[in-house]
Amino acid sequence: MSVPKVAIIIHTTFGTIHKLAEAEKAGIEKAGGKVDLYQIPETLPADILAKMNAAPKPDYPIITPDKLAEYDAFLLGIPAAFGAIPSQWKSFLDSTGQIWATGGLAGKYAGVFVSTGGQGGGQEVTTISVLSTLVHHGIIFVPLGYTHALEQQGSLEEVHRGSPWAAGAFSGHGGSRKPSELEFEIARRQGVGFWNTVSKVKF
Ligand SMILES: Cc1cc2nc3c(=O)[nH]c(=O)nc-3n(C[C@H](O)[C@H](O)[C@H](O)COP(=O)(O)O)c2cc1C
Repeated sequence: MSVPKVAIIIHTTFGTIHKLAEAEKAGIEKAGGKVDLYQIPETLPADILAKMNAAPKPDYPIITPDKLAEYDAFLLGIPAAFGAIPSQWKSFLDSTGQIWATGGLAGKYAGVFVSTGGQGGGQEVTTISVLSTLVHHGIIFVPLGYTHALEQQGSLEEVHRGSPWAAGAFSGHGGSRKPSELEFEIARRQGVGFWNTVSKVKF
């Protein structure tokens, strides 16, 4: 069996997706895997981010489209904006046109994890909104499904996110809410499941 090269790639403004990324990484490592962490370029100017009370950026290298070709599989961390992927993600994905033209990402694998301010904010729609890009590239979507975190996803003991589409968390207004332990556990389990899925593939 070949060992896949996996990257977690995120955008975060208030830190929620950063925290979930670390849980996804812990899950991959628990499953015996390895992963590199990246963030996409920010498109908002620093003064606007300051007015938004944005969190400091994670200490992750900034990924370039070329770098994607070095990996077999990706977990994409996406905070919702108006119920879909934010412009930073759209901008980065639109910058992959040249690699698309060579089929450079075709046959690779990707899963998604998401955050919204609150309930009804569009976590599934945000995930669905990135599928079009994956499909155009020929990237195979790996859902969280229900097999890795059924009990956690189905729990009605507390308000939480995480669906068969993607692990997720509520951030509250401006990142005022930290992901709950249940949401972290679902993200860790997604990391385990994602690794177990992609490590079966012969690359
Ligand atoms: C421009 C913009 C649009 C947003 N749209 C939504 C939305 O449609 N639904 C929602 O629940 N939250 C929305 N939010 C809140 C973000 O989804 C939330 O702050 C983000 O998921 C937190 O992730 P982060 O802490 O990693 O930045 C929006 C935030 C911004 C800045």
